[in-house]
Amino acid sequence: MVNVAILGFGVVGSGVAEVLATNGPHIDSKVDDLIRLKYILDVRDFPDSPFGDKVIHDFSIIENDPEVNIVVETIGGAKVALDFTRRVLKAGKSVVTSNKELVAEHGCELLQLAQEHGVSYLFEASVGGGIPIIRPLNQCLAANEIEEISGILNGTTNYILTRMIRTGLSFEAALKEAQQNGYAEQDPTADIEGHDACRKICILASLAFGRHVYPRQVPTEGITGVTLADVAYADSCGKKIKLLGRAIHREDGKVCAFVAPHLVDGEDPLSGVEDVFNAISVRGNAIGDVMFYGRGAGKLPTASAVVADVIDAARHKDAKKRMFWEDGGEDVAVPPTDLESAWYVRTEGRLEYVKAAFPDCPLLPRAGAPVNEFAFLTPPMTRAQLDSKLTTMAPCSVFRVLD
Ligand SMILES: NC(=O)C1=CN([C@@H]2O[C@H](COP(=O)(O)OP(=O)(O)OC[C@H]3O[C@@H](n4cnc5c(N)ncnc54)[C@H](OP(=O)(O)O)[C@@H]3O)[C@@H](O)[C@H]2O)C=CC1
Ligand SMILES: N[C@@H](CC=O)C(=O)O
Repeated sequence: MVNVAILGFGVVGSGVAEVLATNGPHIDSKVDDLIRLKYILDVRDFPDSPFGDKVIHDFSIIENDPEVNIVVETIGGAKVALDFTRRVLKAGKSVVTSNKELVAEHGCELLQLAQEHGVSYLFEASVGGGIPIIRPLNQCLAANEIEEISGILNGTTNYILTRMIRTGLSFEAALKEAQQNGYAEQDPTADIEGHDACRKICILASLAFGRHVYPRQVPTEGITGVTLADVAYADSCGKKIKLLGRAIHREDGKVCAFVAPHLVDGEDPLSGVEDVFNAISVRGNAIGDVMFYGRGAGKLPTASAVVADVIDAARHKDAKKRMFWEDGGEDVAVPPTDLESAWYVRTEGRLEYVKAAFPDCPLLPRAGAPVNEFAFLTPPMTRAQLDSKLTTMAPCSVFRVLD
């Protein structure tokens, strides 16, 4: 018998209980053992839930119960979840989590702690919701030197952008829908300001390049600056606006990582990734490009990835799963200062200044645009080179164009 406890009975935690119950016999057959949910820890009671009788409020019951083998942490954040995770690992129990903030901030320490105590720390659901990406990166692509990872890593913002583009819905209304669907973080600022995507690219970069990349080292811009005008200009040149997390392994060994809105060409598979779906593209030196696609948030898709880790931890009860990266240090990550790209610029000002600075850039059309508003795409250049040409203008939006 494998006994499981869930910490945090919210969107994901309740999904985990549901999947364990609904697919119980199938899951047991995968492990060749019985997986049973023994406890659910939450601050509230859930009298109307079919799992209500499993709810407890004292963490030490789980910590001290020798029958509990696997603990699912779905509380979120890096405070109480960090304390509980450390204590569970020290008690010799494996931990499975969807908590990207915790992995991105403390993954190196927690993986080491798991190793010291002979247990597993698994976090497939921390990136891309239900999409398998952590295990493929750690196992299936292990033969490759990874050169670049880039992708749509946040379901909430992709949902908002899709709703704005497809139906002209306002940013606020689209965010409200995402919250009602259970996609958004408790504080949705983390989604719309790009912090959630930042945490995810940090996890992927740490795993792919072997050294911990911390969120504070990664320049991050969210989607609050994206307007319906930008959406219309992008559409006029056959592109879509997508929030991308990118991590590029440089020849000097450093990782150029950043999160920012990009214009993506209509021919690029990323442009067709809509609603809550995420897509992550990985370039390896043997495999070339490979892409992972699926639902990036939501109760059951995320629970699917969590329960897969529970199965994996149960299968490896006596031969622990190993995932590992070293501490990164302060110089592991660099900003995209040297990274050349074409740029989308929307600016207010005088036409002659635009023409003087960007003589070869045709203006993009938009119905109803103010007479002093101009938008265009530049040739490839660095951000510093672009800024030196924008000094006579008042740019409203500046986004990279994905090559
Ligand atoms: N929602 C999603 O689609 C996805 C979420 N994630 C991640 O999974 C984690 C959980 O997310 P989600 O389920 O959406 O969050 P929720 O806020 O829905 O769930 C968290 C639960 O934990 C409870 N809780 C808070 N503090 C404690 C505590 N001290 N002890 C026990 N329980 C506590 C909360 O109670 P209360 O509500 O009363 O505060 C709530 O029931 C987060 O790290 C999130 O980033 C990852 C992938 C997808
Ligand atoms: N808030 C996150 C949830 C999944 O990680 C998102 O929208 O992607």
